Amino acid sequence: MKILTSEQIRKVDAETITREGISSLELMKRAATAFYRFFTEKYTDRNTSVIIFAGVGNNGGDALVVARLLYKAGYSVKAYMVEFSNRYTEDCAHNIRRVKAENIPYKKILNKEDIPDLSPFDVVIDGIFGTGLSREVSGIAADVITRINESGKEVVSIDVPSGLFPDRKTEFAVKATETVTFQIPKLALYLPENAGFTGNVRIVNIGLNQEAIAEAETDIYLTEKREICNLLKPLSKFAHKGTQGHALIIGGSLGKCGSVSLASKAALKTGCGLVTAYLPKCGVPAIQSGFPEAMALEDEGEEHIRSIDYDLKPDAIGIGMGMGLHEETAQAMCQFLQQKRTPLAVDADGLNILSRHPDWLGLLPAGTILTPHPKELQRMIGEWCDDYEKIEKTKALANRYGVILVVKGAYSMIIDGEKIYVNSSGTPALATAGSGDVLTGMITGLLAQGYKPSEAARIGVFLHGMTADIAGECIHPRSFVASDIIENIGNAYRSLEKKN
Ligand SMILES: NC(=O)C1=CN([C@@H]2O[C@H](COP(=O)(O)OP(=O)(O)OC[C@H]3O[C@@H](n4cnc5c(N)ncnc54)[C@H](O)[C@@H]3O)[C@@H](O)[C@H]2O)[C@@H](O)CC1
Ligand SMILES: Nc1ncnc2c1ncn2[C@@H]1O[C@H](COP(=O)(O)OP(=O)(O)O)[C@@H](O)[C@H]1O
Ligand SMILES: [K+]
Repeated sequence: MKILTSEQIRKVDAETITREGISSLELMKRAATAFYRFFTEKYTDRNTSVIIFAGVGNNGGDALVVARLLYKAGYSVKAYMVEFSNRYTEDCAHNIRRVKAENIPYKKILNKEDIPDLSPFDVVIDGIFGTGLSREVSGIAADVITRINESGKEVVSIDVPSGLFPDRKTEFAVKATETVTFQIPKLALYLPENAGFTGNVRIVNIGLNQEAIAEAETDIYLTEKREICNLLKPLSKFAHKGTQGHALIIGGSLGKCGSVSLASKAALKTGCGLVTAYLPKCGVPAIQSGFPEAMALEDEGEEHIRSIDYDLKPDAIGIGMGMGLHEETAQAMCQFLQQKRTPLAVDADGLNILSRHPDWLGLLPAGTILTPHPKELQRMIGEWCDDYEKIEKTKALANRYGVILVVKGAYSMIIDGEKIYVNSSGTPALATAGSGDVLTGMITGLLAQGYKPSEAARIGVFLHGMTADIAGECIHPRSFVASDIIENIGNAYRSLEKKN
């Protein structure tokens, strides 16, 4: 699904109106109705008392239509117009007249004294600014937003939290509990620095013109289930372990060999035919007894890897988890990279070693997948002043070395120099020890099965997230552990294959 800029969204809105022969009021009604459906599913009790803040633009127009729909459905509704300007859009002005005609409680807020006490209300609906925001919020709109944020109430934002710039850094905005965004995802909703503003993000369809969306050019996408499903290769009736790929997982050091076990199991559960774990001697007995499906190879080092030496031809390699930063290990990795083994995924200490020796980045085979969490990324690209700069720096690194970066987080981003795929699956349950090791194992397993690196990264990250989405029903997110990810990979595949 395309992520577009506010300018592009404006164009798609306008094209929808022209090409579908509908009025802008009709489109506004569709948007408000989609919001209303979400709201009434979440707040089923019609005694819920709702305070609605509207602005003078079309976001405010949406808010007033929502006010009318909720009022009609029996909710207790009070609407307030935050008059930060007297230049009302036509559609907003039209809906003010309708609100008044329907006797819905309605007042203007012109200065601080007009801001109502929020304590009697159950929920705030925020429709002050949408994608038309063009400068920092100030004046009465800022006062209202501050009051909303201090209220401690649940806040449901229409399209975007008011004050959030869809395409650039935001300092101040409504802190929503839920954001119900209209059909086209906006990048700002998925950036970690905006987590405090966006809350849960829900995309609702408002029937925008598909051709107009198809014509909009972008290199940023939100990954959806349907797209991942289309990437999956069918499993041949005649498949055997030799056709499903052989993954080699290299890592581990004294006390950290479990990471290799997790990654190896994850690779196998993701569907590759064979997996070999390569560890220092201290890690081999445990993996042999605890994970009989894997083959194990021991390094000459007792407690850390000293030379990466093996005599087999894997189809893909994952390296770095739990490997430690011993100088002998680093040198072994350098020699390994000089032999240009491909396809390759590098994680954890593999990345930390590369950060200490940035000149070795040039040794990575083209298409290598690097899977840093934020701290590891920072060691690789240095500090960033905001998430937009982080993306630019990551893109530059990906371009320079011809590699793919999986920037891990709540919405992990797969950045390959040309395109950015923002992942949409997963929950905070995944923030657990070993979760990253499992992800690298899954990606390596997919590489071994012959998926292109960019596909392996997208599928792996999406499946990894889905395990938490699925298991969320029976395992509480707080007690979900890395082994639960592995256990649910099969369920994630099954859910992917379900047509819906
Ligand atoms: N264009 C359309 O046909 C549709 C628009 N929709 C809604 O309309 C929204 C966009 O509406 P608008 O483009 O009218 O803009 P907004 O309602 O987001 O903003 C209102 C107005 O505030 C002004 N403004 C911007 N930043 C300001 C600031 N910091 N301080 C004071 N004034 C400021 C702008 O001139 C803008 O016109 C979307 O987010 C969505 O909610 C939906 O109804 C779907 C259809
Ligand atoms: N809040 C969250 N929502 C969704 N996914 C998350 C969240 N927090 C972490 N994750 C995912 O969990 C994984 C954690 O990886 P990492 O930090 O490397 O873990 P570890 O070092 O313990 O193996 C990443 O894939 C990340 O995207
Ligand atoms: K809003």
